[in-house]
Amino acid sequence: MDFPTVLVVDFGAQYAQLIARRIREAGVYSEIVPSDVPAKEIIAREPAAIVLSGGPSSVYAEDAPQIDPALFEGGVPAFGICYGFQAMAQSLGGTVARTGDREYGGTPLTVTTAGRLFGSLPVEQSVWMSHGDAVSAPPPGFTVTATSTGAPVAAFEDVDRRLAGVQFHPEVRHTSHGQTVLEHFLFDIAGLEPTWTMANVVDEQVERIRAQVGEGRALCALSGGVDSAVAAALVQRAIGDRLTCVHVDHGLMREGETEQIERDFVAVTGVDLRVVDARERFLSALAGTADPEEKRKTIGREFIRVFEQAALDVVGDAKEHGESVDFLVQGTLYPDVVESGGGTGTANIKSHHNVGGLPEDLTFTLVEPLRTLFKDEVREVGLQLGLPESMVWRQPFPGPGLGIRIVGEVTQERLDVLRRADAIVRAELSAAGLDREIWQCPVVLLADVRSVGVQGDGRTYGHPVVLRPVSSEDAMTADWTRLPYDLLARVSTRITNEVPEVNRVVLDVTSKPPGTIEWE
Ligand SMILES: Nc1ncnc2c1ncn2[C@@H]1O[C@H](COP(=O)(O)OP(=O)(O)OP(=O)(O)O)[C@@H](O)[C@H]1O
Ligand SMILES: O=c1[nH]c(=O)c2[nH+]cn([C@@H]3O[C@H](COP(=O)(O)O)[C@@H](O)[C@H]3O)c2[nH]1
Ligand SMILES: NC(=O)CC[C@H](N)C(=O)O
Ligand SMILES: [Mg+2]
Repeated sequence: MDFPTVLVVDFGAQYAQLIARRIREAGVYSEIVPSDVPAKEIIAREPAAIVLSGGPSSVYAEDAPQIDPALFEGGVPAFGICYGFQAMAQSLGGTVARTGDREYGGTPLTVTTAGRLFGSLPVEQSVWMSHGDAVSAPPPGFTVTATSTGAPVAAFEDVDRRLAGVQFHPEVRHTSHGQTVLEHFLFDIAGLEPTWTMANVVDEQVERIRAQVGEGRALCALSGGVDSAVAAALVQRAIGDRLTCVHVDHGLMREGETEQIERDFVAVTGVDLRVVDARERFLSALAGTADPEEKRKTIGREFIRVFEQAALDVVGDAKEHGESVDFLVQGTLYPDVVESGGGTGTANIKSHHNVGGLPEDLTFTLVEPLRTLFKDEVREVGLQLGLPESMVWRQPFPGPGLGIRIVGEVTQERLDVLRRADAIVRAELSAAGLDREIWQCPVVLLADVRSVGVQGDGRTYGHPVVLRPVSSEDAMTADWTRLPYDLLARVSTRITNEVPEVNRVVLDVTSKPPGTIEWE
């Protein structure tokens, strides 16, 4: 590993990547490893420190994932969180039991000994808890430094061995001093220095891409969105003109989008860009499909078929001399992976076309330099690479496009209706200066729902569209955005006047969770 790296051992936590991300925010590089990787292998990677994540099991249950005590014998500093804290306690000779006092959500914590973890932080603080078990006795050699009603041992440390842990979740924003506690572990117990920045990601990824691709050629799936633009810029820096970008016009793009990508992306990057018109291909593949997962898988498969053809076209006649394009670059981010069920023991929420929607017979080797990052980190990398703000701050638009915003079967007519409504929403949000305020605002056509209206003294029987404005930091959680009423009124009037098929505009006021951002 090129930078001092903190490995987060994932026991099936909801927040493993959040922990890694908070460590990176503190200026130390971090990656995740599943908890079934043997201690020997973890130590062999020479981590600068280890963080043990939370998890759904109880450490005393028979099949609970355990910690090999060898992990603590190599002298690597370690920090346990929740399950990781309990597992650490148990493996070093402490005890863990079901307390009866579960704690979920915001919980008062009392610091009993300042020590290194809490330093000069307030004695009374609010932390975010989520546990039913608790450490009942610390292992020998540890000092208990905090307590709460449901967790008599809520934090402990053994500074000499550079080991510490907390029952609460320092990685979530609801823990008021969480980031500071994490930093106290990193800097004051593990003795690390905050030397890592997003600029390092650029250098490191360029190196990795060179090592992976060697003298080969790569295609980059370029959507016009932030993630693939940043991925393309990284790969271009690594392998220069052995990269060809391919943008697929699958007919599910928004108004004017493909033309804009063709014009703007090439102007900024000078990259070799090919635009493939695959509108008919996608439309006929999607015919008759209303099930969201089936749509996603169909779209994922068709994307790959188009890239395979493009790969043959790129090498052209050189194919006879054994030339080929073996690598496919995608702007996959961590949330795409985790929602597709790609974390350790995490559920499949929806198959993102570029992860869970990939066909089984994929022959490309994937190059995904952003796979462990969140969107705001990717934006930072984009700025480091010198991409313009207009590109870096674009709102996300899902690869399956309008295909997953038509609830029901996707047809040409329905796409045209949705495209017109969507263009109005985007124009009004931009005119109101809200593009940077909101994360994105899907417009969803309820194609199989009809409702009665009255327009020009006549009866209409049209379709509703749903506005889904959301605010988010990283798409893992989101809240619905409180848009001004007059803006909503303007949007509603324009859509119902200008799009005859739509006679009703409704607002989605669901956060994520429980709703996801997209409807399908
Ligand atoms: N129309 C398209 N043509 C080619 N590749 C695409 C297209 N749409 C999506 N992709 C590929 O799928 C990946 C995932 O799509 P996704 O929408 O998550 O990312 P993005 O479009 O790059 O960024 P953003 O999240 O900002 O929209 C993209 O990074 C890109 O590699
Ligand atoms: O490239 C993508 N391929 C997909 O299959 C996909 N599904 C959702 N999204 C985008 O991901 C973010 C989270 O969306 P959800 O809350 O709907 O899962 C939001 O920003 C969505 O727009 C996708 N992006
Ligand atoms: N969030 C967690 O890591 C929970 C740990 C353990 N399952 C408990 O209930 O205490
Ligand atoms: Mg996109």
